[in-house]
Amino acid sequence: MAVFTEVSFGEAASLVSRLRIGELTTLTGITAGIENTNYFADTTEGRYVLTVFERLTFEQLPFYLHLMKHLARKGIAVPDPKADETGSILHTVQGKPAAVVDRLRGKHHMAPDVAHCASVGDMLARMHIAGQDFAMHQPNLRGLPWWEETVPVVLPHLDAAQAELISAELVFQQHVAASAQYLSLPRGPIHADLFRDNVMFEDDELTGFFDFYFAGMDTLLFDIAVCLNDWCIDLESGRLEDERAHAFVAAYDAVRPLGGAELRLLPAMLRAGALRFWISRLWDFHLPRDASMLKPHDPTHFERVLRERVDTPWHYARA
Ligand SMILES: Nc1ncnc2c1ncn2[C@@H]1O[C@H](COP(=O)(O)OP(=O)(O)O)[C@@H](O)[C@H]1O
Ligand SMILES: N[C@@H](CCOP(=O)(O)O)C(=O)O
Repeated sequence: MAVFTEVSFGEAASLVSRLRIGELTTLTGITAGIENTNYFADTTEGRYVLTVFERLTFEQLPFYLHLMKHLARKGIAVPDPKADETGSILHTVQGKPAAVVDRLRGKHHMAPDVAHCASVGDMLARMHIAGQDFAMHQPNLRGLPWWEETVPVVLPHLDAAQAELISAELVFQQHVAASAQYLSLPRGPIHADLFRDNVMFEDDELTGFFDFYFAGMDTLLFDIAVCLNDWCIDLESGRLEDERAHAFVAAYDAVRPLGGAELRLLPAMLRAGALRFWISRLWDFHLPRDASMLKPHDPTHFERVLRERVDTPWHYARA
């Protein structure tokens, strides 16, 4: 678990009372997640999640919280941030930024089948469309400039073959990012971290996407690639499983048809998605922060995924 900031019952109760969402009945630290401090907060009126942000700043957070509000208002199933008496959805706990959002029903599907992948593909496309008129702008803070900054920091921790792979991939992605085809890709606010553990299902019904705190303006295709790399793979080998991957993209494509440049650049974005999470996992693993309970994710998983995507490019073919 990642509880970086210990929040007392009294502190949480006083925040909850300012939000007029009932009285706090229980407060439980959440045993998952690696970025922020999260607590389940049950009140006499409902079930919520209290998040204390450990890396994100008061300046960066309005983008994520207002994006969630915007999407919720448009009928996309995402947690709606709760406002205080002044209308503010960004709060302060122990001097750090904090938010209280709806707790989604259900649990994660960590072994998704074709139908789960199709549900996520469908909702991702609807979310991308709903995001098109979101007025705020913030780049994906884990995009190319961050990779360029962070690869030199993690390089000393890698063996020769890993160093060669990560450096070569960074150069490849710099070329892709400079290409006319890449610059023509549709963009908008993307989730950018829509892994299986950031989606809830109740039985087989998708109840929502959450954890928007890596969201940013980027290519919509990058979001698709991040999902495919987590939802539609054989976890041992990192190989994309054609049936699930096809179901995911077909469901997405049925709602927001992919353009020619998107179809052509999908293999490159699958590599970009693998690189992005290999870098962040290496960074978390080799340069950890203090946490009262922290379980870093395994970086070698995304090294394997990246090697797979380089060796076996995957293309979507419409039926
Ligand atoms: N809005 C929510 N609804 C239901 N569960 C949530 C919600 N937000 C967080 N959780 C639970 O908390 C866990 C950790 O949250 P997450 O956002 O992944 O943490 P972190 O921000 O540290 O990565 C999730 O796996 C989920 O079980
Ligand atoms: N999904 C990322 C880690 C980001 O943490 P999350 O708990 O916010 O999803 C990964 O798997 O590396």
